[in-house]
Amino acid sequence: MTVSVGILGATGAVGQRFIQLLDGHPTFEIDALTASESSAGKPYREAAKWRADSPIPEDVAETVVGKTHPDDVGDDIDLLFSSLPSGVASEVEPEFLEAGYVVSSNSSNDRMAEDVPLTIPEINPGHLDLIEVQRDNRGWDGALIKNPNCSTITMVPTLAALDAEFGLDRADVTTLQAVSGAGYSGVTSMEIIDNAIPHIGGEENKMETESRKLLGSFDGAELSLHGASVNASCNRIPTLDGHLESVFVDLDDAPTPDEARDALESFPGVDLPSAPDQLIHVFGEDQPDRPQPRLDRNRDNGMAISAGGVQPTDTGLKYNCLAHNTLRGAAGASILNGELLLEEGWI
Ligand SMILES: NC(=O)C1=CN([C@@H]2O[C@H](COP(=O)(O)OP(=O)(O)OC[C@H]3O[C@@H](n4cnc5c(N)ncnc54)[C@H](OP(=O)(O)O)[C@@H]3O)[C@@H](O)[C@H]2O)C=CC1
Ligand SMILES: N[C@@H](CC(=O)OP(=O)(O)O)C(=O)O
Repeated sequence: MTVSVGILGATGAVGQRFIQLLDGHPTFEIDALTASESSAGKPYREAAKWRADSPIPEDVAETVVGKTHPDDVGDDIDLLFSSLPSGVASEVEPEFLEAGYVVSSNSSNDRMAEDVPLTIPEINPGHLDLIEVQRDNRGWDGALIKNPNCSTITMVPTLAALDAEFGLDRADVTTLQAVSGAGYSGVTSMEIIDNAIPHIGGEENKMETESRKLLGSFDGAELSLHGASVNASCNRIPTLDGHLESVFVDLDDAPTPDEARDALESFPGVDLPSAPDQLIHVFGEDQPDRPQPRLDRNRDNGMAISAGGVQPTDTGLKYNCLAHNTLRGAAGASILNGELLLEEGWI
């Protein structure tokens, strides 16, 4: 079986990750690429400043980039991945949804909308049924599904695993985020070398709200946010890829570090082509200096979460977690959601 897919914003940093990850995908075949007006009409190899660490797949290199408009994409596309700037996506995505396309989007607009599934397949696949509510509300033939922010997706699987076993009351997190999260031109070398920047616009609010939606419950009609309080402090550091986060959680039942490690490591994965066999890997007391971005971000094709430094506190636990921000945190997350849409019969 082949599913025909397109990428909106295909020339960008995340768009290039989509192309890398979809090369050789067992089901998804790239049949449309779009970008801004300045790229439209050019072969991809000319339109994109390719910066990924593998060559452009040959068939993609010669594909002509289209305008980001339904008329330029073609009716035979089954699924669109979107990696547009959020301001552009908020205007353009509805045009595709009205035209009947199913869009798995990485852009931050509409993530917190009440009728838009914000999904990590291992965590809240049932939220996909919000698509019915969305179609009733908006009259769209298509469907919009979002993946969360890259810092949020790094932490939430660990919170879900601990919540399931011990009950989560509160999470406080401090992030050390890689420069690729800001895009190629987002942070200049003069700003970030020999430095750390204790502010990433909008990021803390995204972590605090998206986490509660992902962990929330859906009763078939309405989604309720999880009751835990989540507080984030977000920082940019001079790593290239991989967000490292220090998390402090208050739990109803205080586990021992061994019990916590077991809960994290045994949290179930999903049987989808891009999913890791084991979602969360935990370093033990014998490796207290892991996870580290350079050493651990590529585990399981950049789709696994690593954790370590699990220790008890007065009210629960503290630990570190890490994920690859443009793989598990961006393009890989949207592709996994696309695989879930296929498995659940939405495409
Ligand atoms: N970088 C990261 O780690 C992460 C990024 N994201 C999100 O993913 C999205 C994309 O990020 P990133 O790839 O870094 O951004 P880039 O700036 O690298 O790429 C943006 C893409 O959108 C296209 N584009 C820009 N303006 C328009 C327009 N007016 N109409 C149509 N297409 C347009 C660009 O085309 P052209 O080349 O022609 O200009 C390009 O393909 C953003 O919403 C970002 O917040 C999410 C998680 C992580
Ligand atoms: N803000 C994130 C990356 C990003 O683009 O996030 P979002 O998908 O929420 O816009 C970072 O800088 O690391």
